[in-house]
Amino acid sequence: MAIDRANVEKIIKAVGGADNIEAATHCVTRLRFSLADEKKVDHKLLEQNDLVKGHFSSQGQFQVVIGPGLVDKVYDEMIAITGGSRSSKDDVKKAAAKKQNPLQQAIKTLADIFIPILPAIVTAGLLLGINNILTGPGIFFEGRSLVQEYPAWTDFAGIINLIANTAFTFLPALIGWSAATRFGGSPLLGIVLGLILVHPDLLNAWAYAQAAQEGKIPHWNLFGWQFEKIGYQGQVLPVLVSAYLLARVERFLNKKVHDSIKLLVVAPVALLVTGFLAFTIIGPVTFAIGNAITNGLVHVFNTLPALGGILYGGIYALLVVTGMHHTFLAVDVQLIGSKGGTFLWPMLALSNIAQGSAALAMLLVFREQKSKGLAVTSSVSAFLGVTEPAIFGVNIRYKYPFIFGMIGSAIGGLVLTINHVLASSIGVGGIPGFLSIYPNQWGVFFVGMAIVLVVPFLLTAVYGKVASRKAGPADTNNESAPVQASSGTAATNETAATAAVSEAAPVVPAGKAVNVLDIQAPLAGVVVPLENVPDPAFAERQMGQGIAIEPSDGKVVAPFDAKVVHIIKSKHAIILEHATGVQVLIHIGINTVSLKGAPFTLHVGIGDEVKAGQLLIEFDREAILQARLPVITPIIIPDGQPIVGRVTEEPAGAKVAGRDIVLKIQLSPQGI
Ligand SMILES: OC[C@H]1O[C@H](O[C@H]2O[C@H](CO)[C@@H](O)[C@H](O)[C@H]2O)[C@H](O)[C@@H](O)[C@@H]1O
Repeated sequence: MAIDRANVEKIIKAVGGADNIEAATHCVTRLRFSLADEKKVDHKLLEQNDLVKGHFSSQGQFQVVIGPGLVDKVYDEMIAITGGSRSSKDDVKKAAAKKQNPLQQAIKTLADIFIPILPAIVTAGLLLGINNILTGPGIFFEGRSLVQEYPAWTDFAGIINLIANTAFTFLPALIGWSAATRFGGSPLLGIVLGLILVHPDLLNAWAYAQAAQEGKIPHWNLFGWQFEKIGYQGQVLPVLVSAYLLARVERFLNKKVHDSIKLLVVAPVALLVTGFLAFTIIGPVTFAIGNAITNGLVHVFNTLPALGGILYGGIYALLVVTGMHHTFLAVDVQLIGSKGGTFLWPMLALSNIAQGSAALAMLLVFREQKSKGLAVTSSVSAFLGVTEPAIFGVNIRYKYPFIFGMIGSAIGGLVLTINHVLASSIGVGGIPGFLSIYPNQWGVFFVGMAIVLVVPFLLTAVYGKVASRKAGPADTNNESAPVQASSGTAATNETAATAAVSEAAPVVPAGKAVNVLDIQAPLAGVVVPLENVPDPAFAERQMGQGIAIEPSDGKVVAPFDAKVVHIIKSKHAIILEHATGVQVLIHIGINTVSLKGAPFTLHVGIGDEVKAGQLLIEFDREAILQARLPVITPIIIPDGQPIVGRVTEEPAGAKVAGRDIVLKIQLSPQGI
């Protein structure tokens, strides 16, 4: 397809002109810019541009979604017009990172460190919730717990408790692993460092206050220099700072020490230097700073609980939008470790529900079945603690559900903070969140839950109904949502009477033959809706319809007989073309472009004719995960293909492999 030069010129104008472009590159689907000033972007001009499927800013990069097959042409044209030089993805990344101020960089670093350990602490939280149910007095019996009533269950609860609190007890080891990796050091040394800080020979940090009261704090004596011999259980800062130092020392030594003696020198010296500094200076100083910060926060929330609740409860969803929310994990963890509970996390759980309930209310506002489906699926996800599908898929697009979600959550937050509700751990957000709340506070928490279920729902439904009535029946609110449907057989003709289709599908007279292209599973794994892909270009369907697969192994095979029309240089994405002309993009993982092809092995080349089931690409799943990138693989039918009609998707959660059909494309009669 030829590119309209005028449209490319408009893109350049819309991003603030050639002078505003510091560096530009492209991946398989989008132009990635580092712009001198993002405020100069003319969003309207971009939205009016036929070439542009979407645009957003992420981590200092401004991304314009064009779509596979076109983006390279648009990029070439852009370079020709601006006379600019071609940049690599790394150039753009570096330029973008430089634009983040130190606070943004610190926030991003904290999130990068805490996100990988989230599954372990959420699991711990869930198990602690079960323990709470077994041991909390007054849940099933007046003033007594289940294990008190049935003592035979005591050790059962005890074992669950032990399994559950391991992640918290050895938290510095988890943080050490993640932080050392993030700072470019060895993950293994990071773990060892974390374990050193919670060694059983040290006074447990949880016993510190009492030991201090009794004057029984043990001390190290280093040639007359005395310092406290304490562990850092539940503390975040000591291990974070120490891991930073460890990584710096290790990297320095790796550069300076000869290969032949590296094994003998690097790790021992790095650990010794860091260990000594951790016990003598870093630990005591950061322990004091951490405690001062948490005491300050606790003081603010004790003095002005209502304000704290309204603010944190209200803005939490905004934090999720900016991605800053994970930073607060560090605060939660510190509060749990040093105060025995966090007052922030309960508000997170309510904020999740509030956004879910606002999205659910859109079910009553939407007229299209597809959008209704999105309202339901995204709200279920939010009720279970993951809000991005609801926030980005529904609420922010219509703004008012998002705002009503925030209002409901602010009220819920207020109710929690004035009643000093605490979570004993970080658990599964949303409705299961109650499990992590101290059972004696469940009553208030349930009141908060009722508020965040009812208030955003009612406000959104009423406002939405009134607004859409005013807008008249023609207004569809620009709804667009996925089609959920079922699977079928191989790529051939099929009658609409036998095809299982979604309610949203256009009605085709029974018995009339229609052409359908069946797309088999190119990977073995579990089907995930695009909305759950952690990349707005896919999640918001800016590039096209499709599904994603969470792969269970590392093989990509042809989903139909096809010609390979494009393979991205870094080998993580491939475009196949069916004889009918339908093109399908398979994009292995998210942001895997940054791996520069390392974990991918190509078995085909551009121009090859391949048979359904033929191996196309192998990838090292572990290597991608270790690089902290998602392996979830979107299978996209890029927009702008006139031949593509209705697309039906295999429902989320289905396990697929081999000949299982994951997508069905109704071919439009004009295109055949
Ligand atoms: O911070 C602990 C919580 O982390 C997850 O939820 C948060 O991150 C999600 C992904 O970005 C986001 O969708 C959600 O709104 C946030 O609260 C996790 O899903 C929770 O279970 C966990 O408590």
